Amino acid sequence: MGSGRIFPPVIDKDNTQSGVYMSFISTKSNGLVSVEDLAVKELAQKYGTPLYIYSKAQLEEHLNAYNAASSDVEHLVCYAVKANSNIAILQLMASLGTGFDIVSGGELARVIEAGGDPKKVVYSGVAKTFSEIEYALDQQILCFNVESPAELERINSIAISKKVKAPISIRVNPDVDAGTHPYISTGLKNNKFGVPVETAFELYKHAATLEGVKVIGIDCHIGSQLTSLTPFVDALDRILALVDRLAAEGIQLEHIDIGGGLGVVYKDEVPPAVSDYLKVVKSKLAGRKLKLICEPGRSMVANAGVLVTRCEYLKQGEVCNFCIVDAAMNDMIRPSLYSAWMRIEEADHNLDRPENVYNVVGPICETGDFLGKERSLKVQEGDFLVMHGAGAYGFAMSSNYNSRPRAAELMVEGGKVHVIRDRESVSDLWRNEHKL
Ligand SMILES: Cc1ncc(COP(=O)(O)O)c(C=O)c1O
Ligand SMILES: N[C@@H](CCCC[NH3+])C(=O)O
Repeated sequence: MGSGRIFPPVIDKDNTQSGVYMSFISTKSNGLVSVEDLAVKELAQKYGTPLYIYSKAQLEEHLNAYNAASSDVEHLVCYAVKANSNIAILQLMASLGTGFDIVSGGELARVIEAGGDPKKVVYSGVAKTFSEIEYALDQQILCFNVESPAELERINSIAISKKVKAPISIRVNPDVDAGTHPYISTGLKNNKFGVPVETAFELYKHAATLEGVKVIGIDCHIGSQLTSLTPFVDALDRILALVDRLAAEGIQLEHIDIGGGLGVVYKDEVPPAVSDYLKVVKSKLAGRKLKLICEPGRSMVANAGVLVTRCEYLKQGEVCNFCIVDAAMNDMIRPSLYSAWMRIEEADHNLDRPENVYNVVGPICETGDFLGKERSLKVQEGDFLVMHGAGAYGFAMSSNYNSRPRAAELMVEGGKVHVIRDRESVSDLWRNEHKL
C-alpha cells in the first residue's frame, strides 16, 4: 500500500483497491456509506448536518504514500495547510513528522498551536506583510519562498534589523501550462505567482550578496489538480536548468521544493499515482545533492473526507427537478466557483425510493448555489446525501454567507468519533460585531 492513486472511495465496495490505496470511506455490504467503521447516516443523525467527516486512517494512508515514495532520498513533505487547516488534521500530520507549507501568519500560528515544528515550515504567498515576516523569522521557519524582488528586499531589511539571516528560496514561475482550471493555474507568466526564470537568475545573484538573507533553495508550484505528469516534468526541467546556471555562478542550493498540485479522482480523471510522480521527480534529481521538498494539499485530504447533507425538499421544476439540501455554496464552494464535479450519493442505499434526475441545490439566494447538476438519485425528504472528495478546499473555503453557521467537523478513527470542530451557533454569527 501507500503508492497508489489518490482515489475516491466510492467504486470500492469491499474496502480495497488493488494496486492503489486502502480505502477507508466506502459503501459497506450493508448498503451504508461508512467512514472507517461508522455509518455516515448515524453520524448525521447524531451530529446534525451539514457535516464534514474525515477518516484518520485515510489521511495517514495518503501521507504514507508520499513518505514511502521518497523514503530513499532526503525529503520533507510539507502539507499545504490551506487545503484543510483544521487543527486536529495539522496535529495528526505534525505527530507523523510532517512539515507544512503555509501562506499566512494565521496558518503559521495554527501549525504551532497544533504542535507543528516551525523548523519544518516553508512559507509561500505573494503578499507577506511586515508583521508576518517578523513572526516567521521569530519562529525560525525553514524557508521563505520569495515571490518578488520587492519581497526579497523587505525580508532582507527585517532580518537585518533582527540581526538574523532569513533562509530563502525564490519561487520560480516557469511559464508552464498546468492544464487545469484557469483559477487554480499558477505557473503561467500572466499569473501573479513567483518570478520568471531570467528574473530569478538575477535575483539569486543579488540575494547572495544580501546581509540579511541566506539562499538555501529553489521553489516552484504550477497549479492544482494536475492530472498529467508532463507539466510537472517541463517545470522541473526549467528549474533544474536554472539550478545548474546558479551553480556555475557559485550559488549552491540545499533543497528543491517542487510545490504541490497532484490531482485526485473526483469523477473519471486518471491522475498519476504518487509513486509514479515522485519516481519521475527523483530520476530528474538523481546525482544532485538536493533535498526534496513537496507541498501536497489536495492529494492528502480530498478523498479522506466527505460532506454530509440532508434533503429538505424535492421540487419539480418545469425543465428540471431540484433536490434542495441543507448544505450550500457557503459550505462547499467548489462546484459554484470552478464548476467542479463532486460525486454525490445516497448515504443509505437500502432505502426504497423512486430514482430521479435532480439538480442538487442549497438554500442560498444565488442561482450559482448548487452542489451537483443532473444527478440520478433515489432520495426523499429527510434522507442524507454524501458528497465525496470534500476533504480538500471544502470547510477551508467555507463562509457565513446568508448568515449560515458553519458546519461541524468530525474525525473518525476506527469506531471512534472525535468532534474536531463544533457546529457554529447562531450567536457566533455576530460575535465580533458591535451595535452602534
Ligand atoms: C504554494 C502552494 N503550494 C502547495 C499548494 C497545494 O496544492 P494542491 O492542493 O494542489 O496539492 C498550493 C495550492 O495550490 C500552493 O499555492
Ligand atoms: N481552492 C482550489 C485549489 C486552490 C489551490 C490553492 N493554490 C480548489 O478547490 O480546487
